Formats: sequence, structure tokens, C-alpha cells
Amino acid sequence: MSGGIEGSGGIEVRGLGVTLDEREVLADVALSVGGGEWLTIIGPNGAGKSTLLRAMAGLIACTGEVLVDGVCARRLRPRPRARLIAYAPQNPLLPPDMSVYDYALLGRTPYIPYLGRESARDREVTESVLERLDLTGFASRRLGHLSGGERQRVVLARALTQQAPVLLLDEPTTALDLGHQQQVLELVDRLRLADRLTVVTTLHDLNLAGQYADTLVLLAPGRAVASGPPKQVLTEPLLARHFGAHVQVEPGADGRPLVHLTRPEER
Ligand SMILES: Nc1ncnc2c1ncn2[C@@H]1O[C@H](COP(=O)(O)OP(=O)(O)OP(=O)(O)O)[C@@H](O)[C@H]1O
Repeated sequence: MSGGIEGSGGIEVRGLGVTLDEREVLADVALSVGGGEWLTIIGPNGAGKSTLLRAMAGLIACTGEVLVDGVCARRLRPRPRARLIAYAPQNPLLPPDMSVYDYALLGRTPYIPYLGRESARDREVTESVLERLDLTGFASRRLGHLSGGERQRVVLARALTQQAPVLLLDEPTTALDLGHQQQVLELVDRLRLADRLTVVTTLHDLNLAGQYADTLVLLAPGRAVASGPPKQVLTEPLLARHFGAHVQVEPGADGRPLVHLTRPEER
């Protein structure tokens, strides 16, 4: 699937703020991710992870700046922006009668001329993505007839067919079984390395977050309270303070931190 990707995909977020329904949901968030790197946003429920990703995708109004390769993403028109940034939401509304193939092909829209038809290249990219996500056998199935995990892989497929250098994934593994969680994150990592994609995900699973990301950003209501390599962010004091969780953190075989929940002592 390599080719067709231009630019280095480095992202710089500065002073980002979002107000929804007159409530400040994010304030003064800054982060930076180099082209080809993987950054994961973690944080407790309601901290603003999905909101941050949607603001980075240019889907909601925000203050501050989101620069991709130095270009202000919000100022781009939808088609050039879609060639630069692909976004897979957590729970998108899917047209129930559309086929898996046609939905994945929608990711090629920014490359198809107005009133034009998809090209052989668009079909080739779509078929290759479906194959890599283990979805070839589902190509003609209706979206309304899929399980939650199958739907989630189809949403990822649409984002991947976009072939943008920046991939924003909101909770890409929530509905997936253990094997598919690993398969999807390994695939994203292989694509990242092969095509030098810049990956930004939100993830609730802190062990997955620590295993795949170069950098973690911990959001705690509306603010980035820690950021750095996984072993700097996945620490017992930070997780206790911001998640209210009793945990033990130890280095795994590869040196990356593993987080275990422990029972509180006062039982
Ligand atoms: N459209 C909206 N109007 C008002 N408040 C909103 C809106 N969307 C989200 N919020 C609020 O913004 C805050 C952040 O929501 P967001 O979905 O970004 O959190 P999150 O960290 O992704 O949460 P979770 O881990 O539960 O998915 C929450 O308090 C949520 O209730």
C-alpha cells in the first residue's frame, strides 16, 4: 500500500482550546509528534480525548493551532485536508444498507474527481486494505449486518484507504477481541513504518498504549498533565492521581511499562 503519500506528517498542536455548550472542555493543550511517530492520548472518562482528536481532525471549532507539516489544518478545504489527515471516529453512524467494499471505497473520495468514478488504483487500494484487515470475505456484506468488532475494522479500513500521512484513530480497539486488537495495532504499526505514517490514537487500555506509542499524553479534565515516553507517563503516582486507580507498574520483557490493577487494601 505504499506510495501516494507526501510530506512528513509532523504535527504541532499549540494552545488548543475547545468550548462545547459554553463549557470549556479543553484548555491550552500542546503536543508535538514527529512525522512517522506514534502518539497516544490517554486519560480518564470525559477528560477530552475524543474532543482533542476531533479538533485535530478539523471537525470542531477550536482556538489555538493545529499545524501539520507547518500548515494550519483548519484552513485547508475538506479534500486537501482529507488527503493529509485520515480520522476514524469511535462510533460513527454507518449506513446500514451500504456494503463493506463501498464504505471502504469512500476513503478514496478525496482522490476521485467531482462527478467522476473511482479508478483502478482506487479499487486496488481498497482491496488491499480490506485484505490486510482480514475483511476480504466481508466485502459484499451490508454494514447493518456486522458485529461491533467487524464494524470497527471497516471504519479503520475507510481511514486507511484515504492514504493520508496522518492517521487519527479514536479508540481503535474497543470492540475488538484480543487477537483482532493485536492484529489491528500491528497493522497500523507496520503501515506506520512502511509508509512513515504519523499515528495519533486515543486508547483506554494503558498496556496497549504503552506498548505501541513513542509518546503518551495524559489528559486530565481538559489539560495535558503529563507527556513523554510511556515509562515517564505510566507511573503509579500519576495513574493513582488522575485515574483514581490502585495499580502496580513494572517493566515488561521489552522494557516498556506494564500496568496491573491491584485490589485496594481496605477491604
Ligand atoms: N457536544 C458536546 N456538548 C457539550 N459537552 C460535550 C459535547 N461533547 C462532549 N462533551 C463533554 O466534553 C467532555 C469531554 O468529552 P470527550 O468525549 O472528549 O471525553 P473522552 O476523554 O473521550 O471520554 P471517554 O473516555 O469517556 O470516551 C465530557 O465531559 C463530555 O461530556
